[in-house]
Parts: sequence; C-alpha cells; structure tokens
Amino acid sequence: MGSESLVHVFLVSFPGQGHVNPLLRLGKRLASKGLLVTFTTPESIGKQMRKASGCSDEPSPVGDGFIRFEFFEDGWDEDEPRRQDLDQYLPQLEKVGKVVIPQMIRRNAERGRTVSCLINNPFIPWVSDVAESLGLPSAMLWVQSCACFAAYYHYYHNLVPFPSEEAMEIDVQLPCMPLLKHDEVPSFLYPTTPYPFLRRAIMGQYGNLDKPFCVLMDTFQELESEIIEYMSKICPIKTVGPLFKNPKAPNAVRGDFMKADDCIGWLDSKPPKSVVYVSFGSVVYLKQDQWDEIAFGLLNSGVNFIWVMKPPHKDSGYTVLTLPEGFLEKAGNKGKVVQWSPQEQVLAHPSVACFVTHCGWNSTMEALTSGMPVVAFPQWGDQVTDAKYLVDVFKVGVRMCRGEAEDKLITRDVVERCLVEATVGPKAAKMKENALKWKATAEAAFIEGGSSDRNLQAFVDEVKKRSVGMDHSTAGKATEKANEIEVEAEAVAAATDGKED
Ligand SMILES: O=c1ccn([C@@H]2O[C@H](COP(=O)(O)OP(=O)(O)O)[C@@H](O)[C@H]2O)c(=O)[nH]1
Ligand SMILES: O=C(/C=C/c1ccccc1)O[C@@H]1O[C@H](CO)[C@@H](O)[C@H](O)[C@H]1O
Repeated sequence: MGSESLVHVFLVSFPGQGHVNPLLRLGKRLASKGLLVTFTTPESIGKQMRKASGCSDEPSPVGDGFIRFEFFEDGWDEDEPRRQDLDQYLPQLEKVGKVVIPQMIRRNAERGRTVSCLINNPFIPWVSDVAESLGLPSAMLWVQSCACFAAYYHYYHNLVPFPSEEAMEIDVQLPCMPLLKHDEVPSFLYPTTPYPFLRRAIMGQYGNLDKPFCVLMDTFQELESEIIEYMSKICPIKTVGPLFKNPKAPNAVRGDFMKADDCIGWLDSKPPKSVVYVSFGSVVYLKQDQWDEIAFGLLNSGVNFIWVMKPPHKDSGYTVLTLPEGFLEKAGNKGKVVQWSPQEQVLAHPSVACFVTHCGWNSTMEALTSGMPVVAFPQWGDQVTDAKYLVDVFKVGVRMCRGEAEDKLITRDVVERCLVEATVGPKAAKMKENALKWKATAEAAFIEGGSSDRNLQAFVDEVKKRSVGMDHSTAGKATEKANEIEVEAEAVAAATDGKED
C-alpha cells in the first residue's frame, strides 16, 4: 500500500532534543502501526537533523506505515541569536507557527495527504489552538513523568500549597505521590526559577488541556501505577512508553541534532560492568569548577568512563568547558571523552556499569528500560523530581546532588564516593537487581499486547475512527480555515510592516 492512502497524522515538536526524541519515537510507533506520519519542527533544527540523521521529506517505510519530515521557517534569519533566548523565541514560534502550520496542512491536503490528527509536545501549547481552529482532532504527548504532570496540574489549579515567596521551603504532598521536599518539586514552579518562560509555556498547555482528545505519556502503567490511575480519572491519559523501544522498527530514522561519536568499539574492549557513562543531556551546562571536580572524581575512583562533553551553542552565552591539564593523559585508555554519544547503545552495552545523569525524563526512561543503575545529578525542571523517584521510589540510584537551586559545589571526594557506591558492593548489586526488574517490566509494557502497546493501538484505532468521519467537506473546511488564517496573517503583517523588528 502506498503512503498516500494511509491515515495521516501531523506531529509538531518544540525544537529541543529532549522533545524531538520522544515525539519522533511516538511517530515511528504510529507509523509502524500503519499510519502516515509527518514530523515537523523549525528549519533551524531541521537543518541539523538532516545533516546528522539524514531526515528526508520522502516517506520512509516503518513497519506497516511511513514517516516523513517537513520543516518550517520560523521567520528569523538563519543565524539569529534570539533563538537561544526562549523568552523571545517561544512567542515568535507561536506567532509564525499559527500561520505556517495551517498552510502546511492545507498543502498536504492538496497533495492527497489530508491530515486527520495533530500531535504536539509541551512548550508549544498553541498547536492545540491550531487544531481546534481547523476542526482537526488533536493529542498532546507529555514528555515527562506522570508525577511531574500531576505536580503541574495541582499547581495550575491551585489545589495544594507550593513553595512561594512567603514560604520557600515547604514540602509538597500530592495525592498518590511520596512527599516532595521543596527542592524536589519541578523547579520551574519555584518562585525564583531562572526559567519563568518555561513555567508559562507549561501552564499554557494546562490552559489548553480541554482541547486534545488524548494526553499520551512516555511512561508506563507499571512504573507509576498509582498516580497514573489517579490522574486518568481527571484527564484522558494513555501511557505509551517507553517509546524509545520499538520492536517493529529499525533505528534508521533518527532525530539527533549532532552525529554521535563512535565509542562502541572502545566499549567492546572493556570488561563487563566496568565503565561509568557520564552525560548531562542536551541542555544542561555545568560550571567550570564543577566540571573540574567531576574530572578529578572520575580519575581518583579509577573507573573506566565515557564522558559526553557537548559543545555549547555559539549564542548560548556558555563558555566552552575545558578539562584539567593533563586529564586525558592521566586517564589514558581508561577514559573516552566524546561530544555526543549513541546513548541508547551505550546504555545497552554490557561493559557499562552505571550512568551519571542529569535525570532528564528521556535519560531516566532509557536508563530504567536498559536495566542501568544511575548516579543522579539533577539540575532543574523535572530533573529534580526524576532524581527523587530514581533514588527513593524506583530504587535504582545514588544521589550526587539536589539541583542547581542549591548552588553547592559537589567535591571530587563526593563524586568518587558516589561512583564507588554505584558500582561495587551490596548496594550496587541491589540497585542493579532493581534496575533489571524495571527493564523486564518495561519490556512487558511495550511488547505486543502489553499495557503501552494496547494503549497505542487504542489511540491509532481512535484516530482512524475519527478520520472516517472526516469526509471531504471536513478536509475542505480545514483548507478554508487555513486560507482565512493566511489572509488574516497577511493583513496583520501588512499592517505591522516596519513597526516591528
Ligand atoms: O550524548 C548524548 C546525550 C543525550 N542523548 C539523547 O538525548 C536525549 C536527552 O533527553 P533528556 O530528556 O534526557 O535530557 P535533555 O537533553 O532534554 O535535558 C535522550 O534521548 C538521550 O538518549 C544522546 O543521544 N547522546
Ligand atoms: O529541552 C528542554 C529545555 C530546553 C531549554 C531550557 C532553557 C533554555 C533553553 C532551552 O528541557 C528538557 O526537556 C525534557 C523533556 O521535557 C526534560 O525531561 C529535561 O529534563 C529537560 O532538560
């Protein structure tokens, strides 16, 4: 069957690696169940994805369906530095996205690929408005834990007290969740967060929660059973994780922004469970003095290690981190420093003993699903909550720090102690045992007939059912709306021409 006769879903992603990965993984899952999937995000990232991962606008077969990429211009010059400032970039994306996404949908309909459903991830809540204005069904993929989803929900609706300027250090008790210390609450909710624009974006999603007919989540029933059950009574949640495992689709379609350095051959040369993998994800940058302490902690512990040292974006304002003098020589063949790693393969490698992680939700799910114990080094956002769960609830981790708000230098001795604790002795063995249990439970969730697979199938069936109702007149309505939006946008642009930068 050609791709054009398939039901078509249109995925719109916030341009961050931790958002593209889960949405693209969802896209591959949907494609493997027989849908045509178009994945879009701004061209500035599309350019990187094309170069690093070979993403193409031609449909690639995935299982019974297809996936293709179609990027959009965000209205700014190629090298616009304001893209690194989300306070400015998020409103720009919304302004442009509300015009260009309907245009893309109309063009697709004209080419015989009528869109039946729009799916977005958080930080770009206006996609639900676009869907509503076009009369299209929509869904949202929540890319963090259900625990964090619940925390934001209770904050948005003011259901329990959260840390505030008057009472900064209060603990937070949410239903069906362990007590969160003040610094274990997603840090975008602290009154002092340096990222208030991300709190606004997430709150925008909660303001729009009545629009998607389904909230998909990259978690699984058995991992967060009580809170999932609780929140499912309030929102139309479907857990579909871990999304990074896709039994039916090869890994060929990827969305990395940077090509991964090869380190698998090096890992092959190391004994089983002898390597510590260190990565702080795609966004977190530590300070130089902290970097130095980690470097000495790694050397002093004597472990083998792979350390991801990604270069900062030239407009990010971060200075390039350096390694202490003579570090690489001292580490010799015990250490490998890379700019970007093939993380899924690294976590699945038998030589890797543990993962020093910033606890982003993707890294958290990947670690749990790979049976990999962690050393938790959270910084902000959901990471501080994920660290709490990894250590105290899932019992697969040692805590190395409490987050950037604490503003505390973690010394080389603490680094060394945590590395030893996570790799040798009875505590390490117990954490590995627990991690392997989570791996087995995750596998049972995503294989055919498992809880996540059933939810995903039910979602696909619902999209197909709704698409049958979407006859030519509905598609025509979407086209008409897109035309109206375009005309309005042109009028606004003409009226404001020259008045804005
Ligand atoms: O060297 C690296 C570091 C990270 N990742 C991937 O980048 C994503 C990072 O997402 P996460 O939510 O963990 O953190 P974020 O980067 O969003 O802070 C995960 O899927 C990782 O597998 C990777 O492939 N190679
Ligand atoms: O991708 C981001 C945030 C990007 C950002 C923040 C501040 C300034 C510029 C860009 O967040 C990651 O999202 C993941 C999924 O929600 C989450 O699990 C990670 O912890 C975040 O780092």
